[in-house]
Amino acid sequence: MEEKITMTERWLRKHSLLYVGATRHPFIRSIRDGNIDLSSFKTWLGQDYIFVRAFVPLVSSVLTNAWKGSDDSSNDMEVILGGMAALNDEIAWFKKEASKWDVHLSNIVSQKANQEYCRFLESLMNPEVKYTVAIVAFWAIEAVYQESFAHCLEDGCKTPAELQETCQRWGNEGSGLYCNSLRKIADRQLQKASDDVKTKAEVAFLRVLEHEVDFWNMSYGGT
Ligand SMILES: Cc1ncc(CN)c(N)n1
Repeated sequence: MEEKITMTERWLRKHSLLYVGATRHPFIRSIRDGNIDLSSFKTWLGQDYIFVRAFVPLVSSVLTNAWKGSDDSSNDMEVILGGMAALNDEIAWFKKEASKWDVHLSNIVSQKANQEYCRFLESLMNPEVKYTVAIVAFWAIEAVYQESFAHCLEDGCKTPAELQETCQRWGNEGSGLYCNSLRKIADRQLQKASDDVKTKAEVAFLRVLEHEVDFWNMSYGGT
């Protein structure tokens, strides 16, 4: 009998090379192995602060679409709102962390990979983009960080003490549960989507993975 798998599971298997590339990037491995170049970490910190600020309007637009959606999306609002609240904390955390590392957030200029990723986020806010496509992208964005940083918290990792808090922020168990909730929403939406929407959602999933790899590459360069 053919195994019944969800659409997100199918894509994770089909695009496993790219997914592993995004979640096991050398930047993440260098944190895990304890040999991260701190200038790379500082670059990531400043650039991600800019990214997170641009991510908030996308989450807000997904939230609006959940509110407008059908009955079976009424619970989605709580999940997305939880994500929004976490972003509020995240912005405050970036400010605190930046001052700890002597990174001046007001002087940071967005680098090319970051600009392109933020432009992609903006494209997902276009009214023509279906809720299903946006929620798939949203799940993938959150899942890559969750899985990447959880990898730095596994037994036997040499993650430096001063980066433990960063890894906990995205890699903790609660964050894993939140990503699972987003994934369930994505799969429920995909189940009832047309082939055209499914294809667009798969493309959005792939774009997220590519942008995430570029984002790590940019940070790894440390400039
Ligand atoms: C680039 C990036 N991707 C994902 C996340 C998780 N919110 C983030 N903070 N930054």
